[in-house]
Amino acid sequence: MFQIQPGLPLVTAAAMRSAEAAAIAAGTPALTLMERAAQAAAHAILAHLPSRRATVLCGPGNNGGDGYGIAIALSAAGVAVTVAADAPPRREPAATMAARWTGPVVPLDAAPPAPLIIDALFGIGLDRPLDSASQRAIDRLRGHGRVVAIDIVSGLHADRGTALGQPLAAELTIAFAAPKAGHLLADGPRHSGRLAVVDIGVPVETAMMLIDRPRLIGPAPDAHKYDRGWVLMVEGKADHGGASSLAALAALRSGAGLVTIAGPGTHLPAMAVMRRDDEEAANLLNDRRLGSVIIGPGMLPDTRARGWLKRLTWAGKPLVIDAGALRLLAEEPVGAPSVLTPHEGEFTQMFGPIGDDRIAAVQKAASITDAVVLLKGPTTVIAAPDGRVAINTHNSPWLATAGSGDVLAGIIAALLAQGQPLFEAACAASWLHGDAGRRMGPGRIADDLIAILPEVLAGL
Ligand SMILES: NC(=O)C1=CN([C@@H]2O[C@H](COP(=O)(O)OP(=O)(O)OC[C@H]3O[C@@H](n4cnc5c(N)ncnc54)[C@H](OP(=O)(O)O)[C@@H]3O)[C@@H](O)[C@H]2O)[C@@H](O)CC1
Ligand SMILES: [K+]
Repeated sequence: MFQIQPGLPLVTAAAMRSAEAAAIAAGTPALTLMERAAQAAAHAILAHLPSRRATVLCGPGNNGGDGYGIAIALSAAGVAVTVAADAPPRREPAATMAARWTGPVVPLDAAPPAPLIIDALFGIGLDRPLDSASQRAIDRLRGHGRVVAIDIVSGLHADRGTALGQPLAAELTIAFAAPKAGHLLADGPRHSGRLAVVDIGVPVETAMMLIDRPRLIGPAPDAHKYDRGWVLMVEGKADHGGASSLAALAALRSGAGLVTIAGPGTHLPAMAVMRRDDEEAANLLNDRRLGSVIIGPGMLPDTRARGWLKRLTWAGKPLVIDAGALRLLAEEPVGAPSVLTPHEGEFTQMFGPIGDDRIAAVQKAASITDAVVLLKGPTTVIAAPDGRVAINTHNSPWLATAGSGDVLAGIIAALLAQGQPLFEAACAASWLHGDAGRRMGPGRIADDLIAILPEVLAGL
């Protein structure tokens, strides 16, 4: 059995702003928050990337204000700091912070290269492409110093992670209070470098999270195989049989006590797997010990698939709906609690283009289908109809291999069969799948992914 922790909180710019407003309303002045942010950032810089000389690029808003505060703290620690800015910030608290800086200031166009470049041009307030003066300074300094980004790389959209211009890739990003979704999505990961989150005394409340490692508790001493979860795999076409076998085997390897394949075929992926024909298997849906059902891997949208989807709606067991069965949902909506696991192509076919805002697209899909939707990709996004969203970055490009999605479906089904709620099961399965991927290497295939699962579980 697994214990699934809620993930680490992740914020959008709007969520961060309301957390900041709440902290200010509760009595902490905005300037105090900025002082804390600057102190904590300077501390992290001295710890991670110590340097004797630094250039701090300061923008017109509070991110720039942080920059001035960091310049003050670093120069107090003996670092030779030059601030590059075209004008001091006009709004508070950044204006007060900037007025405290008595060291050298040069225009952005004259920003000197230095072993350490601190990017405090724009934070979560960037709402349009980088202006030309900022872009020129960035282009001039690119490759001329190690870069630390304050809160978020200037030029990344805080919610979407898309680049608004050509930002300076950082070696370290120091994020205040919580990671922003933009660190993890789209262009975020390859620009942000290592992420250090520093506490500034602003508690965040959010329905968005970064998926964390689940804990494995192990079966109870008196556990029966049915307690460990019974999964039914509705088999696809015989010549796509590999997909169903991978999903069935992955369910077993990730802890299901029992897996039954439904369908007329003969192949069994392991001696531990049972087979029932469709009619017998349909009767199993009345068995209260049956925990979850997978439908879709290797499946074509035919009469049999339609029949099964109808049956599954009536049965009400938790479902994992993947591949071929996803294509049928438009004509055959399923009323049972479900996790849908589309890749980008399937998602686009079902819901239209994903666009720039991946999170919003998946949230909308979850709300339309009233199901948990897991959009596969380099950064997996999972949304529940109640508004919760999770991002999984514990992933690997080695997972881009035939059958990998079938394995994921099997892992989710195993967790559902053990009684985990839909959203939690999808989140934990995504992490476990990613962890297996990280243990893959050249020449490995989806079958190996399953063979690695016991190692993944043993490492929890
Ligand atoms: N949350 C917290 O608790 C704390 C947050 N803190 C810090 O505050 C940061 C957020 O600050 P912020 O809101 O002032 O926004 P920021 O990112 O500095 O940019 C806004 C400015 O840039 C301008 N502007 C925008 N786009 C532009 C463009 N393309 N080209 C040119 N200009 C552009 C925009 O101008 P306007 O749109 O008004 O013309 C405005 O002047 C946050 O990331 C963190 O670092 C900490 O101090 C401590 C506590
Ligand atoms: K920044």
